[in-house]
Amino acid sequence: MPAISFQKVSKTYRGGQVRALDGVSFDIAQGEFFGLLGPNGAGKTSLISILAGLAQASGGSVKVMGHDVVTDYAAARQALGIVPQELVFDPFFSVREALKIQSGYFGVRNNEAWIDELLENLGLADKAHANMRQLSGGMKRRVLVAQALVHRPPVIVLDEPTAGVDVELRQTLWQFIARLNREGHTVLLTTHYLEEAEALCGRLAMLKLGRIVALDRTSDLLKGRASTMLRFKTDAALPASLQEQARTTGRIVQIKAHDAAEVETVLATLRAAQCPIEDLEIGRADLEDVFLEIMQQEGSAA
Ligand SMILES: Nc1ncnc2c1ncn2[C@@H]1O[C@H](COP(=O)(O)OP(=O)(O)OP(=O)(O)O)[C@@H](O)[C@H]1O
Repeated sequence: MPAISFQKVSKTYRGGQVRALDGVSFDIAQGEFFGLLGPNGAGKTSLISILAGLAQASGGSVKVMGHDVVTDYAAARQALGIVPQELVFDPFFSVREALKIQSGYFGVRNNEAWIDELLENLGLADKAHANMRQLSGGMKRRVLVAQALVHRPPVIVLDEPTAGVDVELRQTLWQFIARLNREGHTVLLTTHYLEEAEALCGRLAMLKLGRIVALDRTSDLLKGRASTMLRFKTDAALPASLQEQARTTGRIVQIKAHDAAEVETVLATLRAAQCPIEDLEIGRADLEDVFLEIMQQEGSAA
């Protein structure tokens, strides 16, 4: 039985005018660390909302540990721990109280030992008695993670958990989530940080305009695409023939090359145009390169 199963899920808004999801089908196996990627508006939040039972699909079905999220909502919800994108919290309780209340909501009693472990592992131990409204944004986010995990759900869903989060919390969070994953919990992560996805996720799905445009093991996605990237800095304008294929961020230019001959061609073109370059590096394509390539291809195919 898969941990999560999406079957032909579709979602439209405004009476069918906006098609946010268009027949999305895939399974996530138990124990996977799975990443869901896509540009703004691809449909990630819609898919997670349907999974969480916060929105209804216009068609298709979703199961969590075999439980349909609509017809068997309570069991599906019990199997899920969802860390939401937005900071929603009750300002009247202390951190420990909030976690106890959440435990009660899931029918878990005598949960003190696990609550202590959550507080410890998320760097919240000294904030246990602080009132929620006194906490900084980063601390509130840690509490949201703890709340999502309070009933030890087999399936953990993290919806952009590191947006606007400092380096220390990211490391604390990923260490803890990676440990839970090693212990058998399934993790579904949506993120715009492709470095995190590359480092953490064993398998990835890429969504674009409500459709899955890539679904593979992370290592195979990286292997199967443009293998080499040329990176350098320049203050000059690039020759026209290179402009099309280059990705430019300020002075930094990245150009894809499939093999050594292509690397030579790019360098010869730069030399012929007398375009001065600095800090030349030749490296492997990373997930960001692969992501952009897939999104561009799918754009031109549509
Ligand atoms: N309540 C709504 N009413 C109308 N259109 C909506 C609504 N919610 C989402 N949409 C549209 O559905 C599409 C998918 O949106 P969704 O929020 O699921 O994408 P996303 O991948 O989560 O984007 P982001 O990365 O920006 O969070 C978009 O075109 C969006 O404008």
